[in-house]
Amino acid sequence: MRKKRKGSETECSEESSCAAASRTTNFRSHFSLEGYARLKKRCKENDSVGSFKRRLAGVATAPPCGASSLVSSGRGLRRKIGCIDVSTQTGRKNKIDDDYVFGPSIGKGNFGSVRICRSRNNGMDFACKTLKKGEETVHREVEIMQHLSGHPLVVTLHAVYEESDCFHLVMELCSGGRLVDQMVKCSEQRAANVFKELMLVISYCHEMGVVHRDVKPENILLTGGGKIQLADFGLAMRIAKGQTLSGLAGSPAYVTPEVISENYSEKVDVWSAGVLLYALLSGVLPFRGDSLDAIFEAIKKVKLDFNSGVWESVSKPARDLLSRMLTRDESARITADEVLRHPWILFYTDMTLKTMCIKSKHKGQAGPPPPCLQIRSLNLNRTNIEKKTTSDSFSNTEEEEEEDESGVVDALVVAISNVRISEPKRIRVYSPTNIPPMEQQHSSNLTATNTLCRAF
Ligand SMILES: Nc1ncnc2c1ncn2[C@@H]1O[C@H](COP(=O)(O)OP(=O)(O)OP(=O)(O)O)[C@@H](O)[C@H]1O
Repeated sequence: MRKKRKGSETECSEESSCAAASRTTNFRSHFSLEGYARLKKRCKENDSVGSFKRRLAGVATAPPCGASSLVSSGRGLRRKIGCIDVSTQTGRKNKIDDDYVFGPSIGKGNFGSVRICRSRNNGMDFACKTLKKGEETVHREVEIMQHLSGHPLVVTLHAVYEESDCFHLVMELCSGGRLVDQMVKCSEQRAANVFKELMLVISYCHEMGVVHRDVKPENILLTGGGKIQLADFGLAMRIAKGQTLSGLAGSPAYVTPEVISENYSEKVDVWSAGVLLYALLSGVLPFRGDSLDAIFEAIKKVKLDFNSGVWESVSKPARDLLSRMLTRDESARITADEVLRHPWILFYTDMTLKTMCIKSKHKGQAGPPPPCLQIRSLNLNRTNIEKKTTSDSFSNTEEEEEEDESGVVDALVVAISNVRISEPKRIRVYSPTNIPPMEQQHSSNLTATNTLCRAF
C-alpha cells in the first residue's frame, strides 16, 4: 500500500485496491494515512457490507487560515502567485532545463522523485523534487515551504517550475542524507543534540501556524555538516491558534490517538517526535502491529513500560521526557517549547555547563563553584557526584564518558527540579548502546558518511 495525496487516488472499483486496503498485513512505518482513508471511504461507499470502519473514512481537512489559506482544488499554481515569493517566481519564467542541468536521482518518495540539479548560472547543486500534476497538495506544499523559508532547519525552496504534466520544486540540497539512515551508534548526548534541533524546527513551525503531520526520520534530512533539515511538507497544514484539524494523515506508527479520532492540533507533531525519540533510544517503534488496525489499537491502548528491558539502560530524564510527549491526553501532552526546556535536553545540549563540571575536577580553581559543586553543596545524590569526581573522563571511551556524566546529570536534574519547582521531577542519565537502524522503504543515493555523529 502506497500513500497517496489528495486527488491522486485511483477509483475503488479496482477490487485489488480495496482488498489491499483492507488487508494491510505488511505495511511500513511511514505509510501515509490520508490516501488510505480516502480509499477506504470509497471502498465503504461501494461496499454494502460496510466492512470498513467508520473511523477510517476521514479526509484530511483544515479550516481556511486567513489570506494564506489554500486555493481550492483544481486551480493551477499560477493562481497562487500571491504566495510565491520573488526568488521562486524567477524560476517559473523559464523552463527548468534552461536554468539547471539534471544529475542523478537521489531519492524517491511515494509522491515524487528527487534528483540533483546543477544551476547553469552559478554551478551550485540543488535537489529537484518532481511532482506529477493532479496532486493538488503541491500548492499547499509550495505555499508552506515559502511560508517557513529562511529558517536554518527548514529545507529552503529556491524555485518552482511548471510543466504540462508536472511541477519541479528546486530545493536546497541536503547532502548528508536522511536521519533514518544515520541514527545508529549515537550516544544519548548526540541523540539529545539532534533531537533538540528537531524540536526547534517543530516549535518554529507551530509558531508559524504550521503543523507538519508527518514527522518521522525519513523526512528529516541532514546537511553536509550534519545539521538537520525538516523536509517533505506534503502533508503539512496551516493551523491557527485554537483550531483543530480533522482527517487521517501521517504515517501509522507515528500518528496520535487523536488523529485516529480525527480531531487534533499541532500537538500531533510532538507525539510523532516522541515516537521518533523512543525509536532512537530503544531501537524499536513503540506502537507496532501486523495490520493497520493492530497498530491503531496499540496507539490507543498499549501502556508503555519504561522500567524494564532496554529502558533500564536509558536515562530516567529521557524516559520522563518520552512519557510526557507520548501522553494520550492531548491537553496534558507537553508542547514543543516545553520539550525544549526539559532538563534532558538542557543538560545534554548545554556544553558550557558540562565543560565547567569537567574542568572543575582537574583544577581546583578559585571563584564561584561550578554547577557540579553547587549541586554537591545541596547534598543531592552524593554517591553519583563522588563517582564523577574520582573518574578521568578525558581518557574515557565515549560510552564510559557518558555513563560517567550520568552522576552529574542526575544531580543537575534534581537540582533543577528543586530550584524550579514548577518543573517536573528529573532523575539520572546514561547512554543506550547498539541501537539498530529502523526499517526504511526508500533510500537516498547520497553518500552516507556519518555526518550526524560528526556534527558534535
Ligand atoms: N532537499 C533534499 N536534499 C536531498 N535529498 C532529498 C531532498 N528532498 C528529498 N530528498 C530525498 O528524496 C526522498 C523523497 O523526498 P520526499 O520525502 O520529499 O518525497 P515524498 O514523495 O513526499 O516522500 P514520502 O513518501 O516520504 O512522503 C527523501 O527521502 C530524500 O532521500
